[in-house]
Amino acid sequence: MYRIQTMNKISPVGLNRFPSELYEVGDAVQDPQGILVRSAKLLDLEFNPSLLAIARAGVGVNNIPLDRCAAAGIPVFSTPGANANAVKELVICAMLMGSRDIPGAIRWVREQAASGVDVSTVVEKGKSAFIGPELYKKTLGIIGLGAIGSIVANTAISLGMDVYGYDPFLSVDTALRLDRHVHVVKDINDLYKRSDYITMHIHYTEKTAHMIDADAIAAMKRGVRVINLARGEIVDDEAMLTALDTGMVAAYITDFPNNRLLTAPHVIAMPHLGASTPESEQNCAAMAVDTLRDYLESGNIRSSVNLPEMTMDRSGVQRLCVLHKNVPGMLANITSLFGRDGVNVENLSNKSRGDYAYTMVDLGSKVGDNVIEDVRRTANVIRVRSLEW
Ligand SMILES: NC(=O)C1=CN([C@@H]2O[C@H](COP(=O)(O)OP(=O)(O)OC[C@H]3O[C@@H](n4cnc5c(N)ncnc54)[C@H](O)[C@@H]3O)[C@@H](O)[C@H]2O)C=CC1
Ligand SMILES: O=C(O)C(=O)COP(=O)(O)O
Repeated sequence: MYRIQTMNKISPVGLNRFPSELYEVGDAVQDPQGILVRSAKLLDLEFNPSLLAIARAGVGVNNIPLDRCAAAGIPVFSTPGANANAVKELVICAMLMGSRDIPGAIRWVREQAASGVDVSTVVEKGKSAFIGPELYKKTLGIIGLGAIGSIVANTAISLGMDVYGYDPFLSVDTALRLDRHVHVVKDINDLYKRSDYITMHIHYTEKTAHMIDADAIAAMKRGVRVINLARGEIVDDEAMLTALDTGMVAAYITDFPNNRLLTAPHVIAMPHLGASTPESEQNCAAMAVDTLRDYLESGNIRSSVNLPEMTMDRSGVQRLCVLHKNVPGMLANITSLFGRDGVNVENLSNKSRGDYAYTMVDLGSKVGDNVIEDVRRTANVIRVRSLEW
């Protein structure tokens, strides 16, 4: 039985993909081999020795200690693209809310009724306070043209917006998916100076922390509306509050509220709702469970954010999965141990990613436990698993 601990509420559409005869799943599971998580913070998590993998049902992995996991031989999986449509739809909503102060307008209507006024008699006079621009023919700047940014770009084009995108690491796949009318710029200032709306769709890392700071805002068009459904830490809150105060930024629409931000009137804050649709929760959960199972049952590493990707069809009778440091000679050191036991290698794959590498070896006959122990004791080997079929 594999033990899987859920650290957040995970859609049953995903959880039902664990065969009950093979998996024990739940939030109270002890000493798990697999963890399923959404946004719960695991940065200080102490790994129990049996922990083999962590699957994030979602894409932002700033809540998981990726380097520490890699060093301990724990792959971290994410679910690329699985919640992109949900976020895209909320970005369009955010632009509309920020343009016409829809939350303020709704609040005002309710306040009228609550104060005893007949609402129907005041709407025509009161509505002028909520006039705001249309999206049509306005310019949208998108920072990060990955799974979310690229579909936000295409949808904005279909709404009649002029779209500028900035992504220094744009993948060929994404570039091919982009509407040909999207202007991809090499200098982010080209985007800042033109955009009426700016939305960011990048991961939060040390490099993107406070990317939207006072200098970035100073390069923007006065009255810009900024949308942040990526991560709060990407924006310097103090710089944003100053810019809201001076009118440099007309509205800041964020999925990452804090009490300080909520002191400003032109902040529209949501409780991290970007991926909260049944469709997205189901997609993410299904993908996370599938990748976790594939690793636990077959050793395949797919959609990993910290260790090399590797899949191999099953062959032979036994598979050894060896996570090790990316240093010369490892493959020879490992395979020589099988030769010594007269065991034939049916298939083998080896890939590296940064400081770490992964070797999977399918063997024609079963090796003795002493051989597995020798592999485990080989210098620079981090973790060895043996799977049999
Ligand atoms: N509010 C919510 O509920 C959700 C928020 N997110 C956030 O959105 C982020 C992006 O998600 P995806 O689009 O799925 O990821 P992705 O990996 O498909 O796209 C990220 C893109 O950012 C680009 N990039 C990296 N550094 C950059 C930089 N300095 N400037 C411009 N572009 C840069 C990459 O090349 C890549 O194309 C996630 O990391 C997460 O923080 C994602 C899903 C839901
Ligand atoms: O996938 C992401 O990065 C998200 O921000 C979604 O987070 P959630 O799964 O809704 O806690």
